[in-house]
Amino acid sequence: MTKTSLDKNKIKILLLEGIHPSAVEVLKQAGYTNVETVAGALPAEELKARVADVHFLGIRSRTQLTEEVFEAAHKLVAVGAFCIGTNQIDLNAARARAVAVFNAPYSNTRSVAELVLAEAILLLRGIPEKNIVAHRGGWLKSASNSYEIRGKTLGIVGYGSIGSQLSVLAESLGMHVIFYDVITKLPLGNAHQVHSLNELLAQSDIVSLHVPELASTKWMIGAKEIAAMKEGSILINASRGTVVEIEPLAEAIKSKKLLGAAIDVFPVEPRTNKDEFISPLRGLDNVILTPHIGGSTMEAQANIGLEVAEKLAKYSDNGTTTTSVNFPEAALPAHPGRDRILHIHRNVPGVMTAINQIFSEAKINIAAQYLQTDDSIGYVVIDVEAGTADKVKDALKEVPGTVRTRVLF
Ligand SMILES: NC(=O)C1=CN([C@@H]2O[C@H](COP(=O)(O)OP(=O)(O)OC[C@H]3O[C@@H](n4cnc5c(N)ncnc54)[C@H](O)[C@@H]3O)[C@@H](O)[C@H]2O)C=CC1
Ligand SMILES: O=C(O)CCC(=O)C(=O)O
Repeated sequence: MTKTSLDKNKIKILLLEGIHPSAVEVLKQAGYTNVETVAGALPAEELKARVADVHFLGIRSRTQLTEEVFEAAHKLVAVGAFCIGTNQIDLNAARARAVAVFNAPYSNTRSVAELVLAEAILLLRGIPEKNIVAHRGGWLKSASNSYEIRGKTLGIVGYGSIGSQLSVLAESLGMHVIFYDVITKLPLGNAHQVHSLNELLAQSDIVSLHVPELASTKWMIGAKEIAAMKEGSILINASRGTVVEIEPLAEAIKSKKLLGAAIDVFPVEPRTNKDEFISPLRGLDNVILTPHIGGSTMEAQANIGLEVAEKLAKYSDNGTTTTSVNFPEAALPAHPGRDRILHIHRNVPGVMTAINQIFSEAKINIAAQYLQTDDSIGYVVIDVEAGTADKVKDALKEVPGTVRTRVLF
């Protein structure tokens, strides 16, 4: 098993937000025994205090990793986002401190697509309202405002992993699929891409949103866009809470402009399962409200736990950064019989010359060297004969532009 500069049992790992036990299992198997788990997200001040001595941090969508949090996290080496979205993380602040961020870009794709499709069927049949009435002892037997999904038009906004998976499932039920994306995408099956959001809104019986949280998607669906939707259509949002303005949506449901809505994500979400959920959508007929569980299936969570924990362990063990969302990607081979030095520096001229000079002066032969850079940082990995890394470690830290060094023995 690889030896890291710090004993593995001293490497502190904190996993928040009820990350699946499969993650702990993977980390323990890899020799990382100092793993602490917390069921919910932490309040901002407690988060800052708790991350001060943590080397690896695992979160899901609720924990906001701001510049301030990174500033407090002096020892942080990497963050695992045990989900798809990474909008909750200030990726630049992380990069500037040589903190690599990893996520699981596909593990819950199917779970979200299945939920959306189920919601579309339930909403077209008015099931949320009929269900509530029956639970209260009532009986709403009626076909009024109840429709089959077959033959309806599904408009998908954001034809990425989830949008395109949903497209295939929807067509298998006989739906027509149109989509809007800022990039020209290969349509799957008989789906076709439309040229504007308005075109999609005007044609769709059901609109489903699958865009990331970006400046360009913030409040993408507001009063104007809802007005552009078909009378009696349905809106589904399982993307991010900042994509839909909730007040105009609530108004559109009350006025019956929309037949229904299913919302999984909200501008403000409770931090834990014990906190109150507050929303103007509470109590409205034919609205499905779910607590950000689009990706919360046993299958997805177990897979995410494995995938992200493996990425963290691999980065810690041998420096591999493949699929990192904010770091130059390096796929590194094992380094038996050699010490491996990881050097992360600002991407400015002269750093590599200075590094190589140190090895030359110390008369240490470089066995292998891997360099990857992005606009702001350089990541160089240097393998040397076992037992020699310690001789240059301190000098490497002094190279102007150095952000962090780490040695794997
Ligand atoms: N509710 C939940 O539990 C979950 C929510 N999500 C959310 O779903 C989002 C989408 O996930 P994926 O499909 O995996 O992402 P993806 O990156 O594969 O696809 C996103 C698509 O949106 C498109 N897009 C970006 N900006 C756009 C704009 N302004 N207008 C139209 N299209 C635009 C992109 O070109 C891309 O095709 C994630 O970023 C995440 O925020 C993801 C998983 C679970
Ligand atoms: O499961 C979670 O906490 C977040 C799911 C999600 O929104 C994502 O994967 O981006």
